[in-house]
Amino acid sequence: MGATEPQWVLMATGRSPTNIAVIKYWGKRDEALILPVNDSISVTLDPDHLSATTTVAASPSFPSDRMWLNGKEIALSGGRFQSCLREIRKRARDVEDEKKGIKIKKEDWEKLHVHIASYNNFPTAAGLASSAAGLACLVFTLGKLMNVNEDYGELSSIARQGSGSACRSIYGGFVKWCMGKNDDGSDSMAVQLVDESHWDDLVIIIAVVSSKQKETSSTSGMRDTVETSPLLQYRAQTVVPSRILKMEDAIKNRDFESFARLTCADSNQFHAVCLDTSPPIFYMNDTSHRIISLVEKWNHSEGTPQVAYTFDAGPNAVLIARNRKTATLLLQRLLYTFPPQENDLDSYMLGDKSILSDAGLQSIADVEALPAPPEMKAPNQKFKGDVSYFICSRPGAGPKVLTDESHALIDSATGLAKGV
Ligand SMILES: Nc1ncnc2c1ncn2[C@@H]1O[C@H](COP(=O)(O)OP(=O)(O)OP(=O)(O)O)[C@@H](O)[C@H]1O
Ligand SMILES: C[C@@](O)(CCOP(=O)(O)OP(=O)(O)O)CC(=O)O
Repeated sequence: MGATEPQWVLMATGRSPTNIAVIKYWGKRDEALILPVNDSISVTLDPDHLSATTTVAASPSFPSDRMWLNGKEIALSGGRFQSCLREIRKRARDVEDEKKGIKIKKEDWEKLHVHIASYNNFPTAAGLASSAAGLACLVFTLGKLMNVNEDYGELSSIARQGSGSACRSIYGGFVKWCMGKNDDGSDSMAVQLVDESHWDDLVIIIAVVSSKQKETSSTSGMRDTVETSPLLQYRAQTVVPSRILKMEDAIKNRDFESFARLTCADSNQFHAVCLDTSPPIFYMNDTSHRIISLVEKWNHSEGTPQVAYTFDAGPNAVLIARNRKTATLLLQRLLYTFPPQENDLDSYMLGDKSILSDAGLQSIADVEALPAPPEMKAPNQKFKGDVSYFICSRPGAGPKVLTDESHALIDSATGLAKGV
């Protein structure tokens, strides 16, 4: 690789899903390495609905590392991005592209700079775990470009250093992040429990709740909780270890009743440790509480859980229905209580829109004609505009390489992000 050789651009493009925890990660025992105080379990969401797509390019003509997110250049100087780049570069191997006449030796990767362009097919920094999809995608795609050994445990451990929850987005289906014991973090990585086909009846509906207030970031919120909440010790040492075992059993046996009870209890305990933090952290709002109450009343009236709810560091509700039929009944209840502000159903339901017709909801008139759910006590209040929109999804697959060049977000001729 000399200065006289023609300049080339070598690229790889990948797509990674986001994930939602059903047993939450909250609290670090090491801030720099991102080592958690307990194990956690998540379900990966279908990348067609929520995912990051990232193109990484290397060229001897790039004078520095650069990154564009959703078409805007962002700084790569942050410690987390730098940790991921460093750890992947360390593991880079020889790459040869005979067609393009490119030969990169293992040791050349230390000198080659990269350009990264990423795009999220859902809102960034809106409490929908864009950082999990984004950082997993960055690590996965850099690994492909640099021909890193396909050890998913190791990739997950590197993604963890970008954002803790990102380590779980390296796999599809249900995933467990094992907290590990080692001080250097070498055993803190995610493993796949079952793939996305194991429990494919599940339907996931996300209610994106309108929120004007600025939330406390997960990173600073969990730092404050570790420093001030006595309840967190009890949660991490006593409650979560036994819950993890029960959750693993529930997932393996597709035991929805147990799965739903554990998921709801863990979400509620996570928000309880937030409240136990000084000063207290409030992530849920009145709409979140109304959704919990709607689900609890319905589950109670049926005698057995139909739907599980879980909330991350924000007011959005993630609702997991046991099957499609249940999901349609859930949707009728949600749209009855939270009708759209605008007279447009199409933009009120994103992702798998076919759930609307399955629920018999083709138009606003159908929503207006919905009867009050029988378990609701009169007078039935409606809260138009309190939910911004819904996303209907399902358990999905892990990261993959996109080989079709049309998906690339970097122009191979200029080496810059397309459309900027
Ligand atoms: N596709 C991406 N590629 C690389 N980094 C990303 C990507 N998407 C998001 N990020 C990083 O994650 C940050 C947003 O993370 P933040 O935790 O604020 O929001 P979130 O992950 O969407 O929500 P939450 O963590 O509350 O669920 C961005 O500022 C950026 O640094
Ligand atoms: C509530 C959570 O979503 C917290 C996620 O925290 P992050 O992974 O965003 O935090 P950092 O490791 O500091 O980047 C629960 C979870 O995903 O398990």
